[in-house]
Amino acid sequence: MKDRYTGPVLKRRHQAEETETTDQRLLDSRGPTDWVHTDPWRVLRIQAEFIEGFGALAELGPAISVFGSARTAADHPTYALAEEVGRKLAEANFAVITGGGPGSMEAANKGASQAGGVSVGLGIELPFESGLNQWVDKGINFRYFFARKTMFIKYSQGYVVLPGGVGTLDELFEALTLVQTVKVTRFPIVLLGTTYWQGLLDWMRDTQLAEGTISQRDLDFLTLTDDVDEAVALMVAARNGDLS
Ligand SMILES: C/C(=C\CNc1ncnc2c1ncn2[C@@H]1O[C@H](COP(=O)(O)O)[C@@H](O)[C@H]1O)CO
Repeated sequence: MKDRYTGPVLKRRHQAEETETTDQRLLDSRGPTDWVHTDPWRVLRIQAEFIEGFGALAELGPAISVFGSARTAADHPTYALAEEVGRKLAEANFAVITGGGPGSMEAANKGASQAGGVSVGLGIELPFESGLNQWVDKGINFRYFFARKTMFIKYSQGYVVLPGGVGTLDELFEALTLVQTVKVTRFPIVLLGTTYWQGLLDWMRDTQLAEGTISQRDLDFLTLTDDVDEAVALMVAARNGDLS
């Protein structure tokens, strides 16, 4: 049997038994359609997601990502705190990036948008879809978490992390890992809400640090405060190149 090429891929012997060509599949609308669900096709969709994200955010300017619970109710004090963060970051001329969802994300977008700032939402397609919140002025909906997470890191100069659940912890620890491994530099991470976060930091110090699985330097990358002005000042200092 003759060599068969599908683009750069060579197939011989029993690997080459398939006779249908890619252009036949493209042009023959009556052919099977399950090939569009294969991994090579998925890679193109992933690639497209990166291209869309890079294209939409390239001109964003200095930005801070704000994370926090999707479940924060509008009458909860944390909602007001998130709104204040969004507003004060916008007043300091930062674009505000959130996950585009409800709760604390919505509040931060609201604060930024109402202050006349750039309010960005990087949404994620979920089975229990809630869509981009109404205060997102520039939004992208992602299918893949990892593509979306790249956008948060690439287009932010720092993270403000409000009380949150598993999703928030994922975002926090991804950033901490990237800072710890020097994949990103001059990247402040602020935990806002001392009562909520103190227990986590105590565990990291008393268990992780004590067992030697982290170093004091790793803990020092995190700033814990209740003061929104302090959080914003840290972001401004980093933008000015003064992060100690
Ligand atoms: C739970 C509900 C809706 C979820 N919708 C979300 N939309 C966008 N981003 C989300 C959503 N849920 C989680 N995220 C991401 O994780 C973080 C919050 O997760 P947590 O587990 O609530 O801490 C957040 O920063 C997002 O990036 C219906 O209420």
